[in-house]
Order: sequence, then structure tokens, then C-alpha cells
Amino acid sequence: MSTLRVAVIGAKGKMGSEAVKAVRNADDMDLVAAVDRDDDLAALTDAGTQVAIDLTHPDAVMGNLDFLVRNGIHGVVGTTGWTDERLETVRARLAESPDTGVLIAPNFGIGAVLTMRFAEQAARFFESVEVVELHHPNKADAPSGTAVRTAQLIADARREAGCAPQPDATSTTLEGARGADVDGVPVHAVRLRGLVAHQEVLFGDEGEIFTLRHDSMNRGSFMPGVLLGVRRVVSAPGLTYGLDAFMDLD
Ligand SMILES: NC(=O)C1=CN([C@@H]2O[C@H](COP(=O)(O)OP(=O)(O)OC[C@H]3O[C@@H](n4cnc5c(N)ncnc54)[C@H](O)[C@@H]3O)[C@@H](O)[C@H]2O)C=CC1
Ligand SMILES: O=C(O)C1=N[C@H](C(=O)O)C[C@H](O)C1
Repeated sequence: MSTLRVAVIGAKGKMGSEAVKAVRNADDMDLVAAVDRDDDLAALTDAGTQVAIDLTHPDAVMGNLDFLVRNGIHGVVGTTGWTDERLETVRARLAESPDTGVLIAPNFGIGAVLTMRFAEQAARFFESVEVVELHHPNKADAPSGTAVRTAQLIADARREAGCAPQPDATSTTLEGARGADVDGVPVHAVRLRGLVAHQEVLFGDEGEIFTLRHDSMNRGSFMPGVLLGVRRVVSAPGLTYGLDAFMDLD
């Protein structure tokens, strides 16, 4: 069996160190490079890397992806901080390297991906919906990439179904009290010692509340999704946004 030559960028971080272990333990992969801040990315080309996993920081990921795509290395990206503009930049770079694939996954947790899918399906049936994400206090960004993606999927589904804007009579607030507005969906971020990564999507209608909740209890929970991404990205040229595209859900 031929094995995939895999590198991890951000290898000393909380997620990166788990990814190093997961790749080492995968029979169909070889860990050929593990780099962190201040290391030279040339280590990846020198080692003949086929797929690189990026688990770094929103400030670092665009530069790393630029290097990967220029060198025809497929990317599996868990790093957050994605905007439409950033995604467009990656698409444009990939257009110049048509055999290269990049997966950007707001969340590698299988249950988290399913939560997003179920939230999208439920979106049109309820008058009200709010997203609450809860994370460890060392997290760099808020709201989480998962919460932003969840809210966007909900908003798209509601728009497509012709739903009215959500009811909300609140006219006086302390700034931030109603959370961030992501395409008309309120998103609230909690940072609490003891948490890892959690999300609730609350749907409400007259006399009825429907709650979707997902909990990642440790970072090992993301690794089956990371490995799935590595295995699938090599035959998916261009940009794939969201692990659901590789989960054969439809
Ligand atoms: N998609 C997903 O399922 C998940 C995504 N994340 C995201 O992954 C990213 C990393 O998260 P954590 O591991 O918790 O953070 P962390 O802070 O523990 O690790 C980040 C690592 O990246 C390194 N780094 C920073 N800049 C770098 C550069 N230019 N080149 C190489 N390495 C660099 C840091 O030195 C550090 O070791 C964050 O954006 C986080 O939101 C985290 C968990 C799950
Ligand atoms: O920083 C984290 O920890 C996580 N980041 C991702 C996000 O922002 O959605 C995924 C998961 O929630 C953990």
C-alpha cells in the first residue's frame, strides 16, 4: 500500500500536537515534516510533502497556504478566521495550480458537522434562532469559525425559504448584549476555563423550543475528521469549504 506523505504546520500547538500523533498512528500516512512558528516551510518541499495540515493562527494561515499552493502541496486547514474575501483569495490562487486541493474545515468534529447540517435543515421551520458557542479561554477568535459557518448556513436556508426576519423587540441594550449579528442570526461567545469546544443552536416558535448541542470533550475528537480530510483532499482539486463535502451526506 502506498502511503501519503503528510506534514503538520503548527505542530507544537494544542491541535497540531494531536495531529502529529494521529498521522503517526495512521497506517496509510507517513509524517514527513512537523513545523511550527519560525521554522522554514522549505522543510515541507524538502521532505516531498503531498498533504499539509495547517493548525496555526488566523494571522499565519494565508501565508502558509500561499506557500502550499505555489508548491502543489494539498492543504487541510483547520485554522479559523475565514471571510468571503479570504476564501476568494484562496480560490484565485488555486486557479493557478489546478491539480491542487485545499480543504478548509471550520470544524473537524463529525458531530459538529452534523450539527451544522441539521441546523440548516431546521432553519426554515422556526421563527427564532440563536447560536451560542462556548470555548476555552485561550481561543484567539470570537465568534468561533464553526458558529459563523452555522449562522451563515441558517441564514442562507431562511433566505431561500423566504422566512421573515426574526422577531426581536429589544430596543435598549448594553453594547454586545444581543451578541454578534451574522447575516441576521445572533451569535454569542462564551470563554470559560474547563471548556474545550461546544455549541448550541436554539430554535424557537410558539410553545416549542428545539435545541441542537455538540460537545468536543478533547482535541482527539477532531482527529478522525482531520484524517478523513487528508485522505480525500488529494482527489479534490480546488477549494472545498466544510468537511461535510467529504462525508457523503446527501
Ligand atoms: N477546524 C477545527 O476543527 C478546529 C480548529 N481549531 C483552530 O485551529 C487553530 C489552532 O488552534 P490551537 O491548536 O488551539 O492553537 P494553539 O495556539 O495551541 O496552536 C497554534 C500553533 O501554531 C503555531 N504557529 C503560529 N503561527 C505559525 C506560523 N506562521 N507557522 C507555523 N506555526 C505557527 C503556534 O506557535 C502554535 O504552536 C485555531 O485557529 C483554532 O481555532 C481548533 C480546534 C479545532
Ligand atoms: O479554537 C478552537 O478551539 C476551535 N476552533 C474552531 C472554531 O473556531 O470553530 C473549531 C472548534 O470550535 C474548536
